[in-house]
Amino acid sequence: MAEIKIKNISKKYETKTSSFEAIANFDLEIKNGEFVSIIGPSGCGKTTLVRILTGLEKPSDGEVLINNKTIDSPSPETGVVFQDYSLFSWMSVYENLYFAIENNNKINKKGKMRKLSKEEIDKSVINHLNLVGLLKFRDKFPKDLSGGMKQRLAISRMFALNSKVFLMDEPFGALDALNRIYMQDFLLELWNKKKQTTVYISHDIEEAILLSDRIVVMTPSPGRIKEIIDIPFKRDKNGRRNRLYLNENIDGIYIKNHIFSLLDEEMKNHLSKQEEEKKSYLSKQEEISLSGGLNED
Ligand SMILES: Nc1ncnc2c1ncn2[C@@H]1O[C@H](COP(=O)(O)OP(=O)(O)OP(=O)(O)O)[C@@H](O)[C@H]1O
Repeated sequence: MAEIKIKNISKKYETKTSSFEAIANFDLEIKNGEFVSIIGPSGCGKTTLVRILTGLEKPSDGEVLINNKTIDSPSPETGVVFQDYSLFSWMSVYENLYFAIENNNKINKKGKMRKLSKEEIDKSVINHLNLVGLLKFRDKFPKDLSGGMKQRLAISRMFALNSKVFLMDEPFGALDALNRIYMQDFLLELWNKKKQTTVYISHDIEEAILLSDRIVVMTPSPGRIKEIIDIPFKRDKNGRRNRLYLNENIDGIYIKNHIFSLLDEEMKNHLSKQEEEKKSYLSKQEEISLSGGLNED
């Protein structure tokens, strides 16, 4: 199990001529086994945050600690699922999972790390394909799978690696509405078995409420925490919540509307900022063309 401490991180992207601050002063502690969703307008730094949590990118300031260890490179202890599935197209379902386990998995026996044997990897692949209902598709290639099946394979990989932390960047964003519902329930059922500490990026308020213990609402340019909202609704024995209840219950409606109004406020601020930038750009262009015109005379 794992505890994540995101300590006042900022991320600046520098070019030769300019500097852009994507994230500023992001400070958050995520408890062992907690499911936290991050929601915010496009471009507010959600993916950047996930990349920093995986160790694929370094923050410009601050640090990320998982179980009090600084994260500065990717590790199998942190499993990631992106929207685009990240599967190898030239490998079968079985091979995709086998390859991931073979390349990442070590088990701790009597205090010593050792690689799994071929038989152990095969057993793990079969178990995990079975768990996600893909065993009968083991010889198919990603192109032959539906979006939901591809994402089940990507999720099974994360589980097979025994990752302590799950990071998911809009994993169901490309799925149709029915498949999303199915996959959300499926994810909760799997997560509920071991309660891995999870950070889940979403664009969808209802999805975030259904899945999360807490929701972090972000504000853009630069990405900061605007508000953190506790989701108090009970889960059933499979970790799920009742969708109809959330839609009809007064507290559910209040939380949904509250998050919507936070995001709406951000979008309006963002659009008016963009409008100002556009006006200032156009008036500068006008000045330049006027002065250019005078010079030509
Ligand atoms: N490598 C990079 N170099 C320069 N700017 C970057 C880089 N990566 C991201 N950015 C900028 O940082 C900001 C945050 O990007 P990010 O992809 O994290 O946002 P996001 O919230 O995940 O967006 P979306 O919801 O649209 O996926 C954006 O303005 C983006 O253009």
